[in-house]
Amino acid sequence: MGQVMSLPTEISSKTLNSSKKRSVLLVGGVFAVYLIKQYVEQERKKQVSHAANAQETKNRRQKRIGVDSRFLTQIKKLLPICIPGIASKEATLLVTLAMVLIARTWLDIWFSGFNGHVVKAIVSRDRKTFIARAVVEFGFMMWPMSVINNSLKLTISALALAFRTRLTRYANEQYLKDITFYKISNIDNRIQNADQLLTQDIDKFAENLSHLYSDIAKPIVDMVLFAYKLGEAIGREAPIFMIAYFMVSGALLRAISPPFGKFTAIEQKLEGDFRFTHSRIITHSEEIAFYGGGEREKTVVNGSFDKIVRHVKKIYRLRFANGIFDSVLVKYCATMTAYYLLARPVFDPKYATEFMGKLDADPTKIMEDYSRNSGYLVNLSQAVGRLILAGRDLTRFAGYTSRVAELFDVLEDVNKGRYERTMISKDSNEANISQSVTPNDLKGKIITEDGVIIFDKVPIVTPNKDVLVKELSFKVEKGMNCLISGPNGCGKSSLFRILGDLWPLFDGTVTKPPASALFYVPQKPYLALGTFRDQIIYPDTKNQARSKGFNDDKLLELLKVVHLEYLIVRDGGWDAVQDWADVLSGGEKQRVAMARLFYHRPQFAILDECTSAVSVDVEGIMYTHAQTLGITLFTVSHRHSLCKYEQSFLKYHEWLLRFDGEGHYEFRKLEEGDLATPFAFSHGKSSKKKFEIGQGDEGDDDEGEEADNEKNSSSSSNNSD
Ligand SMILES: Nc1ncnc2c1ncn2[C@@H]1O[C@H](COP(=O)(O)OP(=O)(O)OP(=O)(O)O)[C@@H](O)[C@H]1O
Repeated sequence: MGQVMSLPTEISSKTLNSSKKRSVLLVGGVFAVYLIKQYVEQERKKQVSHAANAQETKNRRQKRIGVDSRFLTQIKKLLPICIPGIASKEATLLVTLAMVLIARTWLDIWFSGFNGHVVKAIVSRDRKTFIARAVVEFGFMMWPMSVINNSLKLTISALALAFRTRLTRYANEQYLKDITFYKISNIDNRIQNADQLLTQDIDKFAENLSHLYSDIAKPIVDMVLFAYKLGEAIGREAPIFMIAYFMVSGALLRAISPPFGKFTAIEQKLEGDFRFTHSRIITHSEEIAFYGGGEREKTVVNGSFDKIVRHVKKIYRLRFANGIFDSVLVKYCATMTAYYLLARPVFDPKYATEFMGKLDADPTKIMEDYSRNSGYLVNLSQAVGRLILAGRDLTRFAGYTSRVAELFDVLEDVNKGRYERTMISKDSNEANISQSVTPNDLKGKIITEDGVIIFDKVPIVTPNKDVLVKELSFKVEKGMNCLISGPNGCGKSSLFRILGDLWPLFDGTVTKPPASALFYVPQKPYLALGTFRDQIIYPDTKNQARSKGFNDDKLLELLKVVHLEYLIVRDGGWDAVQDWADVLSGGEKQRVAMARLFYHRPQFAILDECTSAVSVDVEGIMYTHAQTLGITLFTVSHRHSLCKYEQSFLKYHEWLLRFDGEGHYEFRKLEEGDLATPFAFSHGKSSKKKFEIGQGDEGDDDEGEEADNEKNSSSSSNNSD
């Protein structure tokens, strides 16, 4: 087969009576030694690259990953996703792979015998037999060999791709269901790098799974068959001895080898850091250029690179020392053992068999037997080597399995409303507290009703369970444009995260229109991949826009309102595809977001500092147009000195919802001078305390009044201290 396998030939001169024969054998021997070295070297390289990959699987949460019952449970869960049924494409591919593997083993056996015949023909100068074997028979057999070898690669690759497709589709389905992608990175914090899990780790898992089948099944079949054939030829104990030698030397090497896997993990981390220093320069090139920070950045980049060089030099030194032991133990001692076992029946008639070392056998027969038997021995050694590697692969595979299974578990949990979060405790001395939220903990109620937003005793609680406001109550009807203000971190945006179902509702009742009637316009608008039209109608498609009556002319009217019609000419028209986040300026992005708001025309719009980069006149036009379209505004202001903007806010808002950052809030009509005056309630100590599940409705708010929605004016204090 692919490798011409023959062990080094160094047989006593008693058995060879011609110097030419000796030189033929010597060349063959040297060539064979070279091939064995190549093979062992290849395997070693594979081990190194396996170690490199293994670090990627390292679970950040320091869980011990191994082939244990947890691994079996996880694989039991993942396999039905990869192979959904016996009639599936994946099952057919597995059967095909099994057949190809059997054919490949049969060809290996055939080749060992064939090689013996060819060597015999050469040694006995039998030209006719040589041509019949080496030209005719080999010329015929090379086709099936070639087809089988490539079918093996094709089937394994096809299987890996099929597994990856199943897993990726499943994961994408779960991840992009509702707003799971938000919750998984903002509310639940079990998974740190969902992007890597969804792309790289699923791919690695699929690839490993497809290889594992062939990497375990084939060596086992090979070991049994070649050990049998070899036992027949050079004695039953010979293959057992050879297998035991590999096992013991492998274990010994493992015990004395430095932790190269760990070193590779560190190297990859250092490479990542180095790449990051460069990507930061690209991302912040403008700021760095303005500051003239080139020299400073050079120090950082060179410092990061020097760390890699120091680390890699250390690895090279250790690898050199380890390589010497490795070569002696695995290559050279194994070759000596093989010499001894193969030649023993020739030198010691006690061990002679029908297939090696018979006393009446002529040198050409001995040569043929030696060549065939060494073929068997090489195949056996390779099978053992592959099995040892497969054992190591299994640990690596357990790593990928754990990561993919954990991703799927968390996706499933989050989709069912179960969250887990490890966080730093502020109230106790414990460093990290792991808390989980189950659907039973979410006692809040959501009522869907058009034209109104009511918060009734709703606690504003962060995912870390810090209580920002203990019970928030207010009512905003259509047309009641409302300004939301308060210091940084008081919970202005959090209020809308609860309104938008991004954060869990622990208690109280929220009455609101359906999701499609609420629209959020952030300070830094999201610009999608796609055409310029896509930016205005996001997340609708062109066809959905058409069905809503928005052709390009109608969309142009929206652009005119926000003074952006020039972009159509400047940036290549509606169908131009560009990296819009780079092409548009900050103010243009905000105006695109406003055009998007006018396109969707919701009942309520949450404007989260979305006009900070827009000139005052255009800002005014945008507010007025929103009101003309009947959109009720919730404007969040993060600006520190609100009084500076009072006139502009007063013009477009009639109501004020103000937080003091200590757990108090007030909701009332906005009046002139309001924004310059301090908050209506005296500040107590911070009321930010941990929310304990089930305590949401235990009222201990003693200072303020309850929100009074009837009078459309309310204020409240929730100072629970
Ligand atoms: N995903 C999150 N997980 C945990 N805590 C969060 C999360 N997002 C926000 N917080 C915390 O919730 C608090 C309120 O945040 P929020 O974004 O509502 O503030 P804000 O009032 O909008 O402030 P600013 O004016 O600075 O934007 C902050 O202390 C913040 O650190």
